[in-house]
Amino acid sequence: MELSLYKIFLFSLCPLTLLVGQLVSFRVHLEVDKDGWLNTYFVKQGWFWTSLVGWWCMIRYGGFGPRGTWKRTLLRYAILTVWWFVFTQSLWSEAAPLMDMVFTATGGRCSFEVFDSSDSPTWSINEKFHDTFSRRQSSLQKLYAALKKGAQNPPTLLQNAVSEIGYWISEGKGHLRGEDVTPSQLNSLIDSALHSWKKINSSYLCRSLGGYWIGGHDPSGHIFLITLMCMFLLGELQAIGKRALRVLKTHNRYWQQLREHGTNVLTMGGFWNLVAHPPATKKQFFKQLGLIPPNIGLQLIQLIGSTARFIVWDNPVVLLVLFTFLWWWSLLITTIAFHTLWEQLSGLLCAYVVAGFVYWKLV
Ligand SMILES: CCCCCCCCCCCCCCCC(=O)SCCNC(=O)CCNC(=O)[C@H](O)C(C)(C)COP(=O)(O)OP(=O)(O)OC[C@H]1O[C@@H](n2cnc3c(N)ncnc32)[C@H](O)[C@@H]1OP(=O)(O)O
Repeated sequence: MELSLYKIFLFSLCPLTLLVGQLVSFRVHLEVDKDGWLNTYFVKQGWFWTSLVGWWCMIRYGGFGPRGTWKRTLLRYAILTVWWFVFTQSLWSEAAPLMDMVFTATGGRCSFEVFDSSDSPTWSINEKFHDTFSRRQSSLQKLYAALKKGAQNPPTLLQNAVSEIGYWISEGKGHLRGEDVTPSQLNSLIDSALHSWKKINSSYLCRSLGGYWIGGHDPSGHIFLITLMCMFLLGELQAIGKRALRVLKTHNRYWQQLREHGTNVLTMGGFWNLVAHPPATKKQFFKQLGLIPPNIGLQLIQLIGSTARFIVWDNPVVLLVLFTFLWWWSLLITTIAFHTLWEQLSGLLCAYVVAGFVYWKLV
């Protein structure tokens, strides 16, 4: 395989991003919302989006045609998919994914330290027990449900623990009702009860019971997944890139329409005013939107329709580039804000050895 500039870019993008992220993290402290839209709907469903966009590009750019390269693409995709699945997902409900095996083998476990066991005279929730108020509340609820479900003939102390957590959830009080037990006793009671009922060997199972992963070496699942996704999308772009660029250049009609409709929409009928000075409430917004002359509304709809068609149907390579950018951005954020350097490196390395082999040897 000859080493082109593009190949250098493909193979160095993720490691360089990790390096940049590490350097930035020395200077910048980022607070990132784990439940933000990008993480929840896109990155955490990343292999789905990547598969969809990757294959859609293959279909639209004739990868299935007489000179198509779909067999090779399918082989590369299959290898990457199997590796992603084995590394991050449970093959069956009892089995742990590889990344969680590494974590438990290096001393990590699922913890249920709910209550602060320092010497404080009042009972409070352990600060390490999940990182936001809403996550704490929902984890307490999961824990409560798990304890209630698991305890058929629970000892009195455990019954008390369950009712204390129930009380905490319903009342949100800053202290418990003064049982004859210390916070650390209650913690170990909950912990040993849950660990004796179930073999908690995956982060997914741990979270579903309300617990959290502590100790051990936890390879970054995000860095692993995003590296695979970037390598797949950018790697396949090599196969379709020239054709995609040719198609992109032939769409003069769209640019013409964009210019015509775009200037009409922006210069007439108060639309620009609406964008530049949006009203305070949704009601006012829709009221003002209703005042826009119908022909402008129609042009706006046509504009949105032709843009969607231009991107999704005619030039899905735009989607591929957009998604790659989205993954890259998320990779950068992850390297700045999550995991230790060694956990980031192991996530990267585990993805890189397979994706690197695939795009080095199987192109
Ligand atoms: C013949 C030819 C046929 C062809 C055919 C053609 C048609 C073809 C059509 C295709 C059609 C599709 C077909 C696809 C079929 C599927 O692929 S469907 C499956 C879709 N599923 C997915 O994509 C799931 C992807 N997700 C995952 O793999 C895992 O969730 C992850 C992302 C690896 C999990 O990582 P993790 O280890 O839990 O998280 P980790 O990185 O350790 O991070 C720790 C914490 O920090 C947070 N965090 C880390 N980084 C960040 C960040 N940047 N921002 C915010 N939070 C962060 C994490 O969210 C996590 O917090 P929690 O919310 O979990 O508590």
